[in-house]
Amino acid sequence: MRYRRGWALRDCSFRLPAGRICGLVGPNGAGKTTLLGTATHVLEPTEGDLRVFGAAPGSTEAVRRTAFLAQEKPLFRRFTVAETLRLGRELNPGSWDQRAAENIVRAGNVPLNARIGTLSGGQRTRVAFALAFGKRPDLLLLDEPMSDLDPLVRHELMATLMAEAAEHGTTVLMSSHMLAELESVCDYLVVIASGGVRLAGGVDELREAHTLVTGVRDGEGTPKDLAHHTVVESRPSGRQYTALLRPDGPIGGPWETDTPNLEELLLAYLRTPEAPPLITPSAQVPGQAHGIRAVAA
Ligand SMILES: Nc1ncnc2c1ncn2[C@@H]1O[C@H](COP(=O)(O)OP(=O)(O)OP(=O)(O)O)[C@@H](O)[C@H]1O
Repeated sequence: MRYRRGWALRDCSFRLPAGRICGLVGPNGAGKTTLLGTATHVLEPTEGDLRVFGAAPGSTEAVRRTAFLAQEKPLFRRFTVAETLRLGRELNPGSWDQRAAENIVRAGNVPLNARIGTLSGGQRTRVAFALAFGKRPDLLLLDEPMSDLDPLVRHELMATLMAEAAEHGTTVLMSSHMLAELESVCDYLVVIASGGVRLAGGVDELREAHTLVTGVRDGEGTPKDLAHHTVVESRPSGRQYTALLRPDGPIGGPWETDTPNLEELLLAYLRTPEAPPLITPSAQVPGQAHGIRAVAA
């Protein structure tokens, strides 16, 4: 996707397997909103293409199966909450789940007769969630859904999200900067930085492909016994040496090793955009190693 100022997303090739809850992570300006925009047909990719369950994002099939909770949570300010849910019902005949939508609104004690314009930011987010869930989508796209929610509401809505996704097999792609929270919600991960994919795959497979190494080194630079592994990030502090590696075989030498948690993994890749990308087989687009392609299938 190229804007006037230049490329926002390029060489952004990955596949998101159906039924996964995927975190979309990247620094400010990395292209997360742009990616979600192309998946919902708000933006037309400059090159390459994207498929939602095999269909073009603007097709009736993809639109019917996708719900998008945009960052600015656009709702009609003069509608009441009840009218907003009615809009959802009328726009989604056949699939609308009024009970699920009302339950989400009621759990936050948001009055059904209140106008959207009079609600707090967090309450409006809750109504937007209700609208997205009420649609019963097969693909739910969320752009920083948690940013204006208090910690208890975040917890509650993420629990609802996981329960709904588990019950209905919903595929979720959720951009967020809240790394610790993503760890408790996501089983899949896509990291983009500088307009390209840096990491993509199942959370467990990505964690297990890396080792956190700590110990005392002699001299400067990468210690000899670690040199043949891929060093994603190293943080020397005097003789103390800490590094995140993608090991190529067993790690020898006097090193303490551990599997990184999701936050440690993400921070290392965010701090080191030049680290070689890792796209696990489940996240690769079949028959295509590189290119500008993203797929939810
Ligand atoms: N309409 C536009 N015109 C020109 N450039 C744009 C436009 N929208 C986005 N960009 C640029 O494209 C890049 C990606 O922006 P995008 O909003 O997708 O990032 P993001 O990862 O969602 O960021 P954030 O975490 O800050 O929300 C940025 O450099 C941004 O300035």
